[in-house]
Amino acid sequence: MTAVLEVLNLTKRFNGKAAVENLSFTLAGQTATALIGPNGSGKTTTMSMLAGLLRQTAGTVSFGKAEGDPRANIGFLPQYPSFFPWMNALEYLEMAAGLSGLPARGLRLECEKALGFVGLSGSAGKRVGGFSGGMKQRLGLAQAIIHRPSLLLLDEPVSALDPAGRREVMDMLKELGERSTILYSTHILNDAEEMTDQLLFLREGKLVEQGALEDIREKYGGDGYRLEFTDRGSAQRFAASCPWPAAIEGTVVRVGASAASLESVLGFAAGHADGVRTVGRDTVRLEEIFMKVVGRP
Ligand SMILES: Nc1ncnc2c1ncn2[C@@H]1O[C@H](COP(=O)(O)OP(=O)(O)OP(=O)(O)O)[C@@H](O)[C@H]1O
Repeated sequence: MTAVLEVLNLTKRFNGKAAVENLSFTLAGQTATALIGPNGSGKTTTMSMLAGLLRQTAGTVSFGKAEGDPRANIGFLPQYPSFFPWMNALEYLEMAAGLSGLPARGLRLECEKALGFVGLSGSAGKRVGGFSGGMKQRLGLAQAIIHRPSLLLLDEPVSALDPAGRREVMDMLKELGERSTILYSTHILNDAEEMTDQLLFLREGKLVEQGALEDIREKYGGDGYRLEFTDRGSAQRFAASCPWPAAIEGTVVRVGASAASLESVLGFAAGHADGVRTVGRDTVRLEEIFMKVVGRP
């Protein structure tokens, strides 16, 4: 698949101190990549360099086959989008669309469509100064997509939203992902788990792990089986007698998938049915992987 974005040894130092160091990765067309890392790990600095808002100290960023100014093909949502509070949402979006080079003809209709897409149709005529954080985030997303860019760079697109708002915006992003390449940073690991072809883990400005979620899961524990018991004693008896390496957490016993087949685990659990409440697949959660890779959530 053709690369939409190639980053090579990207580095940014502030007063001699590296905020981002030797970052290299590629975004293939129409894929979603999650950039994850703790506070201060360099996510915003990276996004700002890719969007052309911050000049790198070293390294290169190239945009596939894009002709002309690559920024015309980029939609960028900053972590804290800023607005003119006295404008209404439609006025703001028309201004953003004009700055993106959209022709005046048909502009209003395009803006109304974009406001509809982000769920702000009913607020098009309202002043942005009165918007909640979530509404501002949606308006920021509308300005990022108004010119139908092929590459979307979204810095923490859902962090200001409540769970219902996050759900809606994640669904919007999935829909956008059908026609655009998306790179988004997030702290919310459930979201990264839900929409990602590639994960990039940043720690202290360095890329410490990258790859597809399935490959990373495999590397950091893989899938397995999770058996829940009615009490700790039953869990301990099962773990002590089962023929595979098993980890106990309270009333839960986990068995690695590489150690056993589902049939053998079910068969053994049936024979040692004392206190078994549930048996199921155990998928290592991204949060656990994150803890292993970067050390803290
Ligand atoms: N303009 C600046 N001047 C000096 N240092 C900066 C500047 N911008 C960022 N930094 C430093 O660079 C490092 C990375 O910051 P950055 O904002 O990119 O991290 P982040 O991963 O986006 O954090 P968060 O999750 O809190 O938004 C931090 O140590 C930060 O203090």
